[in-house]
Amino acid sequence: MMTGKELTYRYPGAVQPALQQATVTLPPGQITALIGPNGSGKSTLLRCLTGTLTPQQGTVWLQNRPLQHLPARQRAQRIAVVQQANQDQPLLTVEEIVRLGRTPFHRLWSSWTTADQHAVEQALANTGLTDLADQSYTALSGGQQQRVWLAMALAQKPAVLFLDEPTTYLDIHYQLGLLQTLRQLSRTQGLTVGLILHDLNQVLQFADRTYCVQAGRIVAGGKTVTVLTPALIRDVFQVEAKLISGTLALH
Ligand SMILES: Nc1ncnc2c1ncn2[C@@H]1O[C@H](COP(=O)(O)OP(=O)(O)OP(=O)(O)O)[C@@H](O)[C@H]1O
Repeated sequence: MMTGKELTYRYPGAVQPALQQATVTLPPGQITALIGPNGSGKSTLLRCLTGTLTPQQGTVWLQNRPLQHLPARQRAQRIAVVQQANQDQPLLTVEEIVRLGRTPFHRLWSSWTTADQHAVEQALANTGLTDLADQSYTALSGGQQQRVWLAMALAQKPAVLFLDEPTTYLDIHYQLGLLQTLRQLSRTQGLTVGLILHDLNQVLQFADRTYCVQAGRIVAGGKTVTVLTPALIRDVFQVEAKLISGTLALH
């Protein structure tokens, strides 16, 4: 379980906070989506929850401990983050990158264990990358590269997994595959998943809980079906929405 209580963050030199008094709960075994217009503060909230940014006010709690009290190593073991693609282009194979997910569990010179290897193989299998394990990363398509970063995060076997717009570079097959994988992992392993998604129908289909951020504030939060109403979508996105057979028709 991860919670953020009344988080306020202002970037250095900015007049207004990018995030104001945001309170969120991410339960284990569930997918929690952050939605909101461009520039509303979703990534800032995500960075506060991962510990990349330290809010000027408020506290992030991970399993009943304030995040800032957790030693860096424990933080690195428990929280994994998948950023949008186009990261560095490492001259490594797929498996070599996925193995890096085990780094937080190793001290200098400590040896590679069968548990490490098992975690890597499971992560490759969960992301459909087993057959590409020996390929060079630079030879992969953008969508395949995106899956490598997810596999690296999964190899870490984190308690909490954050993803910033994970479906951006994926075709529709892999978008659904990734969201199904996340749902399965959250259900079967009790993984806490937090993600930023722009596709509201995917939010409706896959997110158990949703928080909507507008101008740095949480304007709605809770079970997705109760949050994602036509009225909210109109207010926040200025888009008309109708729910037809469980799908949002947007216009
Ligand atoms: N590093 C930064 N320094 C200063 N201001 C920033 C920085 N990053 C973001 N901001 C500002 O903070 C506000 C919130 O940005 P944030 O990236 O959290 O929004 P977002 O909802 O994730 O947007 P998007 O959907 O476009 O990715 C914006 O006004 C943005 O300009």
